[in-house]
Amino acid sequence: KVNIMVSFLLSNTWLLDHSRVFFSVYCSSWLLYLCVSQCSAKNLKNISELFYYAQKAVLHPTGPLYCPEEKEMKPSCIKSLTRIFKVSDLDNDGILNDKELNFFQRTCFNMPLAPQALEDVKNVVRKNMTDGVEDNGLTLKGFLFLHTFGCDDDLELHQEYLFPLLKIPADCTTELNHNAYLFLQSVFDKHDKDRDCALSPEEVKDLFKVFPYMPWGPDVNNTVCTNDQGWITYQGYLSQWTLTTYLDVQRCLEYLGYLGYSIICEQESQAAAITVTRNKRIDLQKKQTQRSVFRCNILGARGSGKTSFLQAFLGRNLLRKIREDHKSFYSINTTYVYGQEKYLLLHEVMPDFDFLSEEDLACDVVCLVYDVNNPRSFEYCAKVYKQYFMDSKTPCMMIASKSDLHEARQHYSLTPLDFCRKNKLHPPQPWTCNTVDAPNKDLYTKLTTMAMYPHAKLRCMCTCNRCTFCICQNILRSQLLTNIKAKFYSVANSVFLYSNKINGYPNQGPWACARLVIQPCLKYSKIRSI
Ligand SMILES: Nc1ncnc2c1ncn2[C@@H]1O[C@H](COP(=O)(O)OP(=O)(O)OP(=O)(O)O)[C@@H](O)[C@H]1O
Repeated sequence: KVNIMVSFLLSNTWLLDHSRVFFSVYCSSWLLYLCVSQCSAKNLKNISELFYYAQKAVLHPTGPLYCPEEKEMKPSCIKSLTRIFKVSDLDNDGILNDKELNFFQRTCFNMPLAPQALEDVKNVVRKNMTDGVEDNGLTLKGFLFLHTFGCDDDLELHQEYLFPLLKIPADCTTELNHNAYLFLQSVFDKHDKDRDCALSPEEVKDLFKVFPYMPWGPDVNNTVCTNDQGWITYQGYLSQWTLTTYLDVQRCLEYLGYLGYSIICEQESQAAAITVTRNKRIDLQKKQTQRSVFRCNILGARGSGKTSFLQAFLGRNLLRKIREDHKSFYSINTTYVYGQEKYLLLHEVMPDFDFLSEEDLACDVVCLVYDVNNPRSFEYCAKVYKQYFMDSKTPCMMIASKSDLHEARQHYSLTPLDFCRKNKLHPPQPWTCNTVDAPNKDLYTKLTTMAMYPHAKLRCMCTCNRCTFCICQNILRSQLLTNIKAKFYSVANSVFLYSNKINGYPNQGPWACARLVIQPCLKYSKIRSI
């Protein structure tokens, strides 16, 4: 834009010699002119000045920043500089200390300031205003006095910066990588001023001050974990970022852009924060996955308990009511599968049977929820299963919700248990959130395990009490066996201690000692092997 203006100025400077009228009309229609200077190529009048101003117009355009008539910075410039100040203020104390000033300097000009130069800058501010320097650092006022970051001529962050190119092939998902979580952790620490591991409404507001709009609505508090006061916890905060990255990666890139991710982490763009996972079909072929976020869609008839199931994942029981306009159709939290931390994202699907979209059906595991107390609710699950999931590879789990209430006979040709047996599904899992404490989370771990290993038959979930597996499990869990195990341990332990004490079994561990104890027992009981 400025380049064009300069070329016009050059040509019109020539015109000036010939037509003053034309130039004055031209200039009055151009609001951002820098200077008007008479010059002549013929007489070499003011030629160096002309090039000086032309260069200045291109390199340091002041038009979008400063209003010469009012002699003050424009509001958009102040807003933009305030954002830069907040991004650079790494400890969020409202003052740019020497380290933060140098971070800013390095980001803008690729080199830090010498200690003396830093002092000179502060002295300039001190001389011009009283509250520009505090605790030997620059306040926002002082910074505004000095002034400029990734902005275009309109002082808006440009689209290429906010939305760097990121290719996501079909059947792949998007997750935040380790460095991105570290960055977000530092942003959280910066704004959790009272160090209570949760963000109060004021702290959330402060965190998003560098955004042009508030990205989180009240529904976020019903999507992720909160503390007793209803404030988003550290875990909840990371979960919300994980959710945004999974559902809308472009938005995540934009948000990271506002927070200055690429500048602070010295990355080419926010795209460096994202891991695009391997195609799901390859995961299925290889029977293993590197993914950390799994999606579970919850389907069920109206009133069957879907929302309660989502909320229970955040540790909330039936007592916690939510406002209809604050309701969220998602909830996300962490679970542990074989010692690995994974995110499980639950999505409540609207029960309108005829409008199930591809998105409603695409997930890693499906939950079909029916209300044990409502004789009409199982029919919906059976219908959905038969129409959409019977022939798909997506694992399904039947949830018998409100299991604390009386179990009504379902108006369907098969009982839920027989239906599951016939379709080789796990038996319906009884579940309720009508509890005194936080509802049980085992079911969510099972769902994550099914999502991670869709091909594996999770026999441990079988509760039929009839198959060999259930009988073995019952024996293993029986009180008698538990007592024998405990006795065995205490004997082994005391022998070990005793051997150490009298040095009777030199260099022998507790297991070796235990063998010495158990062998005679086995002989006597005629059991040859364990
Ligand atoms: N164990 C329970 N005992 C009694 N009432 C329950 C129990 N669990 C949930 N409810 C109640 O059942 C009602 C329906 O539950 P919920 O809103 O979770 O179902 P939903 O499937 O999400 O409904 P909708 O399809 O209308 O969104 C709620 O009023 C809830 O408080």
